[in-house]
Amino acid sequence: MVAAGILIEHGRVLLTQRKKGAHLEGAWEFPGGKVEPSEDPRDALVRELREEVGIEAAVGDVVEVTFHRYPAKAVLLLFYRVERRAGSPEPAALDVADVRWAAHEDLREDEFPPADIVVLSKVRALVADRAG
Ligand SMILES: Nc1nc2c([nH]c(=O)n2[C@H]2C[C@H](O)[C@@H](COP(=O)(O)OP(=O)(O)OP(=O)(O)O)O2)c(=O)[nH]1
Repeated sequence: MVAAGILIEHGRVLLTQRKKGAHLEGAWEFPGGKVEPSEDPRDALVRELREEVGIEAAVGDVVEVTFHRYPAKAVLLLFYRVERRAGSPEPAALDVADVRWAAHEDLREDEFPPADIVVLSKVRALVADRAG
């Protein structure tokens, strides 16, 4: 199981790029990672966001749940809304290749892992909603 976060600020959503050598290297995705056995997925997401981009996050509602079979492995993905806590550092590329904030028109399907396509239209709507 994988938990990933949808963090929207000022009409842009936070994306991270997968590292070289990792599964799906170079793809842009929503920050997060694998949930450890017996770990609450929300706690896993807080932990991963701290490790990967150095932010302190509060986890909100589930936006989407999806199962995808890649040639090498299958993943069950939980996408949650997240917010940065007051006083949290700005996101930085601590354990990812890169970070960027994307507006809804910048969310291109071919930059994302195939499992993320189902959530992208929802994310576009959420980002557009917050724009302006
Ligand atoms: N964080 C994140 N992972 C995603 C997304 N979409 C998607 O298919 N994934 C997949 C990629 C990975 O196979 C898995 C995330 O686990 P991870 O980032 O901890 O995985 P990893 O490459 O270290 O995995 P592994 O080789 O150790 O099995 O979920 C997404 O939007 N965000």
